[in-house]
Amino acid sequence: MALSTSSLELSIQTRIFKIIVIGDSNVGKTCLTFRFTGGSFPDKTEATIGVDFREKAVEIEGETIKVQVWDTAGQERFRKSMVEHYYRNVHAVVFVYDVTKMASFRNLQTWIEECNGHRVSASVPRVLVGNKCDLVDQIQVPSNMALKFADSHNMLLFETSAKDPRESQNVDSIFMSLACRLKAQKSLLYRDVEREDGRVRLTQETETKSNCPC
Ligand SMILES: Nc1nc2c(ncn2[C@@H]2O[C@H](COP(=O)(O)OP(=O)(O)OP(=O)(O)O)[C@@H](O)[C@H]2O)c(=O)[nH]1
Ligand SMILES: [Mg+2]
Repeated sequence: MALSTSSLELSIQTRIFKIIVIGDSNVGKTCLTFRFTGGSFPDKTEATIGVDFREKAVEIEGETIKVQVWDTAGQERFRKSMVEHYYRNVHAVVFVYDVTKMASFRNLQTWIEECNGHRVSASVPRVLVGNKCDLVDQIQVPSNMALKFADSHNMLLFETSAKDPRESQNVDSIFMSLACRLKAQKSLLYRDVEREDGRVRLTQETETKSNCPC
């Protein structure tokens, strides 16, 4: 199929940010990604097998960026064949725990070790999300404990609920803050498309400044 130069340039210039969502089974990874990409809370979910991809186009400072969310499986048997794929060329990582389940918070250390074990660079932004805050009378993980943990791992903490519609902006801001940081980072910007011997050559550029509102 013949592509015109302009449509080719357009597709090359749309950047895709791969963001993976990691954490214990049942913490709400699928519901959080669904809330961000689909704007609602799913009536029913089943344990994720392998990975589910969800995409959302967002506009940041006039640039349209595709946020590609990898909703990973928390259960070992459903993820073990996929783990390498999760971490390959990842741009950002969202670690999720359930505020009503202390074990899911304690297990974060293991998830972080798995991530580090896959040579994810320290420059890849990571955030921590405590989900199910709507279950106010069941909270087991105090905010100050989570904040301390997040600080010690150089992560921002979001406490939120995929279920509560009043929290939907907060859920969006998890992914938007990462997209803004990624946009501001160097090296992901392919600006110049040059033709050489009929082939397209991409020139990787470095951008250091951003006026991102996030
Ligand atoms: N009350 C409440 N329940 C939630 C929330 N988010 C998810 N749940 C419920 O928690 C259960 C698990 O949600 P999922 O999103 O499927 O969990 P998961 O982390 O994707 O699980 P795996 O795919 O097995 O790794 C479901 O019954 C959801 O309805 C929330 O913010 N509040
Ligand atoms: Mg899931």
